Amino acid sequence: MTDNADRNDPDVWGKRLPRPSSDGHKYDRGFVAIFGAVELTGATRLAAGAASRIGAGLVGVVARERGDVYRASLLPDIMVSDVLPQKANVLLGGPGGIADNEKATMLKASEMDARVFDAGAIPQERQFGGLDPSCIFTPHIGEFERNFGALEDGPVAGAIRVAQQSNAVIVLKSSRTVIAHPDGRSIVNEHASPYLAKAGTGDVLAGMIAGLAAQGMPSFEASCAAVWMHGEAGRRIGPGLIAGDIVEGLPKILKDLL
Ligand SMILES: NC(=O)C1=CN([C@@H]2O[C@H](COP(=O)(O)OP(=O)(O)OC[C@H]3O[C@@H](n4cnc5c(N)ncnc54)[C@H](OP(=O)(O)O)[C@@H]3O)[C@@H](O)[C@H]2O)[C@@H](O)CC1
Ligand SMILES: Nc1ncnc2c1ncn2[C@@H]1O[C@H](COP(=O)(O)OP(=O)(O)O)[C@@H](O)[C@H]1O
Repeated sequence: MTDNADRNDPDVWGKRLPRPSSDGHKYDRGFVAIFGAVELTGATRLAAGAASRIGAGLVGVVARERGDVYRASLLPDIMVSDVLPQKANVLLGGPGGIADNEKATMLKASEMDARVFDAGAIPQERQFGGLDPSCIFTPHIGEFERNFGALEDGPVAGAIRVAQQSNAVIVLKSSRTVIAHPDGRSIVNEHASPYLAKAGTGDVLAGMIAGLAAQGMPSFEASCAAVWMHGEAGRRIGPGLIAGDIVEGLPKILKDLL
């Protein structure tokens, strides 16, 4: 198969963007729980800020260590705990690193509405049992090839291949990000900016996807929407962009889309 995926565009997902109901409360907008990294705490902070800004009703960081660091440095709306919050409906792990037992928890948590596996949390082939199309992997090319072998078939076919093997949505990140569904659908995103090539922007994207999924958006559409909005932020900010700017830019982008 070659590069014949559809283009990412708000037509693909715009109607499914979450809108809070007039009489709803925060739990109606979903609860993202993020496994907090022990060393690279900045990655977790970026992901948490993105999940919150994109509209999840609650965001919690599970910090098995460094709880006080997180309490002092996270945005004040984000909660810190040492166990998984019972009401979480979406799990995100990987930004900044993840412990083996936390990854094992993610692999088993089929009761979640979605699970976002980023960076070191991305499952290897032997761990694919028990996944379903609500699961999302977010590798960059290096992580993809390290986990799943060389992309000899090209990024679109490669992403579809691993989506079908794993039964999860694959977001293969690069200047042309591919989003692939296990049913064979695929979308290529060219709505981006080279200024996104900057530490932490992938952590922000993972938080954005988790935050949209927590609000009830299906994983494939949540991934497409987050990738497009991430690219839109990159275009609006341009030179001087740092990862946190994407998070700060989300309210305006959301307002323009809704
Ligand atoms: N503030 C924080 O706390 C931050 C924390 N972070 C956290 O750091 C952790 C490690 O993440 P990581 O991606 O930096 O490292 P790693 O997994 O070793 O892969 C890098 C190697 O892969 C290759 N490569 C090939 N294609 C590539 C591509 N498209 N994009 C990138 N790389 C590509 C490339 O090899 P090359 O092609 O140069 O030979 C390169 O040497 C992770 O948990 C993350 O969340 C960061 O987000 C930063 C901010
Ligand atoms: N040249 C580029 N043009 C457009 N987008 C890019 C470019 N380089 C990287 N990106 C985007 O930036 C993000 C980088 O993510 P990642 O490599 O995981 O970084 P980090 O681990 O530092 O957070 C991805 O969303 C990727 O698609």
